Amino acid sequence: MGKEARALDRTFTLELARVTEHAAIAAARLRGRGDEKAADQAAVDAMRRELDTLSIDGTIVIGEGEKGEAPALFIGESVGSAEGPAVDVALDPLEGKTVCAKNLPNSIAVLAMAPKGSLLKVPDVYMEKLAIGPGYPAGIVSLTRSAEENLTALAKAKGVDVTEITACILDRPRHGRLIEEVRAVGAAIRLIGDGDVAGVIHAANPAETGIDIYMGIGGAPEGVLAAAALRCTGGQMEGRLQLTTPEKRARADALGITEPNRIYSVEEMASGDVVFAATGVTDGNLLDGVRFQRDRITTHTLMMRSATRTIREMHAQHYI
Ligand SMILES: O=P(O)(O)OC[C@H]1O[C@](O)(COP(=O)(O)O)[C@@H](O)[C@@H]1O
Repeated sequence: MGKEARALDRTFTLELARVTEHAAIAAARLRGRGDEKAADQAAVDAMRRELDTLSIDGTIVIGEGEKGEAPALFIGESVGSAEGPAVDVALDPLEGKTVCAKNLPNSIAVLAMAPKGSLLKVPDVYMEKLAIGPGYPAGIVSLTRSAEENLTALAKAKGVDVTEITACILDRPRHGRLIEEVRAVGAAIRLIGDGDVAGVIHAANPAETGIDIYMGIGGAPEGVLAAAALRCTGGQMEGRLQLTTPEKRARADALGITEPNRIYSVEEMASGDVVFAATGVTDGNLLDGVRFQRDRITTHTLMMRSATRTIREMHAQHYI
């Protein structure tokens, strides 16, 4: 068995969960203190420490920033014991820093891994995203079409009226026009304050979340993490980087992105056997937040693997 193939060992998913649990606990200690930097730093330190206990030869492709910008977990940094399989690592120790600082829903610690060369390297710019869950014909929604066309096609494929479709969109002024378009068609909107990795994952499970489609512009690194999750849950997603200045195009170019307007599919953002874990920091629709008790800490983690499409949820008790 080759080095890369060993990365897909099924026990690996559990190793990831340990890392996201530690990051989530560290961030949760600083929930609601109004200091997003401190919460993020605590999550970064914990994730860095735990990653180095893993038997991987890991390279960060989605991290805390580009080299020289972030002191730890930057793009290109090596993580792990260097003795295991060669893997790409995509992470966000605290996705939803602001909501964590305010103790609002949906901040999570996220980590994904795949064999080396499987995850798209993107700069920290915006990405336009469109995602739906599994079970629809390929290509029924696309960034090349209007919101109205996408919502109408989705409703038809689902066999419901468009008024029964709910779109999840980040609550940002830049989405004013998109929001108007969606409402004009008659669809409902779940506006979220932050956390579009969770937003995309919600769209993959409409029966539980009531969300049928994720639309709008968010962080590109979060787009790749969301694509890694969708590889495991099933579903379709497109992403288009917003390389709006020569400086952003140069940063993308340095990472090997030569077509600035290209639309990426899920598989182009995350290929190979992907493993994914996310632990709740604050309570959310997807995951419960960390609970601190006198003698123990409880965490709630989602663990997924694309090869088998196994989705596990784990409530863990950590005795102090
Ligand atoms: O806040 P902006 O600039 O609109 O960026 C959107 C991005 O911010 C987030 O809401 C939260 O990102 P952070 O983890 O950096 O706080 C992401 O989920 C999303 O992709």
